[in-house]
Amino acid sequence: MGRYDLSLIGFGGVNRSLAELIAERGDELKAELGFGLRVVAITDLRAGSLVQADGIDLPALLATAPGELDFSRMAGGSTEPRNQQVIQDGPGDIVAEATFTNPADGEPALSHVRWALEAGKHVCTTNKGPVALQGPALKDLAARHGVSFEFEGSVMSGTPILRTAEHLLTGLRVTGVEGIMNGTSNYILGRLEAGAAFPDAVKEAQALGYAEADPTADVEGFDVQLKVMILAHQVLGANLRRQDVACEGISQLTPADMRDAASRGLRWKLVGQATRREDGSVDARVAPAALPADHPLAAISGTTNAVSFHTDLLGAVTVSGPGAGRTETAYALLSDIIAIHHRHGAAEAHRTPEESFRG
Ligand SMILES: NC(=O)c1ccc[n+]([C@@H]2O[C@H](COP(=O)([O-])OP(=O)(O)OC[C@H]3O[C@@H](n4cnc5c(N)ncnc54)[C@H](O)[C@@H]3O)[C@@H](O)[C@H]2O)c1
Ligand SMILES: N[C@@H](CCO)C(=O)O
Repeated sequence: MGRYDLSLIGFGGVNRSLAELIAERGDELKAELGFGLRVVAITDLRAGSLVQADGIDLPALLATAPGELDFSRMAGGSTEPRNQQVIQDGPGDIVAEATFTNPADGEPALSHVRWALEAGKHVCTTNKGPVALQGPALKDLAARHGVSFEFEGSVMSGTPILRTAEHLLTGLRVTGVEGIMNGTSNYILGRLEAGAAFPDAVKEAQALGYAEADPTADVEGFDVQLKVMILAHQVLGANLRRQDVACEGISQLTPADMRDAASRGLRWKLVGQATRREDGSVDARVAPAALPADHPLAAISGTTNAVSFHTDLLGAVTVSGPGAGRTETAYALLSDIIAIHHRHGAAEAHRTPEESFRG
């Protein structure tokens, strides 16, 4: 039975939840999946960097509250995050990138992903920036280096929307996708329906770990814009730029708008969509829409998200599930690691212990 050694880049809500998952359920997962998981390096802007090639004692580390972690006080630790050094020269086989999403240029996550792939390390990420802005180039880079670039958590957190599209819709012609793809804004809309003030609802979503570091991306639609770009590439083969996806958020909506819509049997939702036109080009946009009660997306509440695939043979196929949340998104990283194992594990199981799948 083999093992993967992980480097966690960014130790906020998501990667910390992955560490918790490994600490709490590592043995059970090993028995079920046929491989073990060990965290050998962690970097974070606030905590610094920590490299322990024999495996970090996760229960001991996790006993310290997130805001109080200081890796410089530990063996193998330093004050600086040292991302490049840890990614390129550190002992990890798989790099789990979960720093903040930067919709403008994807950095610094884009560099983190490139460094890892160029160093022949598999990457799993929940970071939408690199996937939306440079996904095809990063997939090519991964292929050239014989490693995987996995990003299930970049759309709908742990709900397997991308793998559903990749594996379960084969043989169908997908003509478009539309969905509610941001947990924070959907949560806020629900709170506005309940009469809450907009700033209070944003604060709640932040405290619950759903919102981006800068929640502007959630409420102004940029987060959904990136997700539409990712889905449009995955299911329609379109390489869209941000400026190709018209974008309007929910920041102008008020509790009065919610009441007015409800009186007409409607619910406001932030909808992202990409549709293939007759000429083969793709129309993509993000905008609030007042949906009638019988619309498949109208009943999607809270941080639940849903995406409908429009297909030729089945009509609309809708998948719903969690769209945000630390633990839910950590599961996406685990599902990526399992995908990496399925693609590479059998071959790598025969390598020496120094190589990427450790026997
Ligand atoms: N939380 C969710 O529900 C969710 C769901 C899907 C995707 N995501 C994405 O996953 C990523 C992580 O989300 P999160 O909720 O953990 O965010 P977070 O803000 O809790 O954590 C991000 C961490 O990255 C660290 N960081 C920032 N810049 C860094 C750098 N240059 N080097 C090292 N560390 C750095 C920060 O200190 C912070 O601890 C984001 O890209 C987010 O968009 C989050
Ligand atoms: N902030 C994002 C996280 C998931 O990408 C959301 O609320 O949907």
